[in-house]
Amino acid sequence: MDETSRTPRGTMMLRTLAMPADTNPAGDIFGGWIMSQMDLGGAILAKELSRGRIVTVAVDGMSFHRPVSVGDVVCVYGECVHVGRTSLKVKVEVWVKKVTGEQIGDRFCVTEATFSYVAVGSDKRPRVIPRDGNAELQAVVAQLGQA
Ligand SMILES: CC(=O)SCCNC(=O)CCNC(=O)[C@H](O)C(C)(C)COP(=O)(O)OP(=O)(O)OC[C@H]1O[C@@H](n2cnc3c(N)ncnc32)[C@H](O)[C@@H]1OP(=O)(O)O
Repeated sequence: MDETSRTPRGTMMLRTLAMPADTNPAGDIFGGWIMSQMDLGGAILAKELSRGRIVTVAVDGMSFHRPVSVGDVVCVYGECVHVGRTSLKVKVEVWVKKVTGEQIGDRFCVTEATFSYVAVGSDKRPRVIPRDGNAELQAVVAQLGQA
């Protein structure tokens, strides 16, 4: 589907402004900054669902659809698409909202990827993601049909 003709997937986890300090030599926003925002947004969701410390273990299917410009409002959406024993997968999308210029009001998806997070304990080893009493996780598991 054309990324401009749909709505964001998931919940908005982060909203920020693309600043001049985040540009590449061509003047567009640096892809590494966008990936960092994606990891932060996905990690917030993973921490909430797993109720504790997590680490990023993999990133799959990173696609940059359109450039981001200084002054764009950058919104990171996350949706949990898999719950494992100690790991979670979060589909992350970055959407831009134009707030100045000829495109004002336009919203479109600029980047997407799937981030894998592993819940870890204080020893930095994988820990089992708690399900009992974890209503938020239970809701996700039920929605995914993994119950
Ligand atoms: C290097 C960096 O600084 S990157 C940024 C921050 N990230 C990190 O520091 C993480 C570094 N990596 C690690 O510490 C380890 O690889 C750990 C703790 C994440 C995993 O340790 P492992 O011994 O591989 O764990 P183990 O094999 O038991 O797997 C644990 C879970 O991770 C999942 N997993 C492991 N590797 C991957 C991978 N590449 N992609 C997706 N899931 C993975 C497993 O499927 C398993 O999930 P499940 O329990 O839900 O079935």
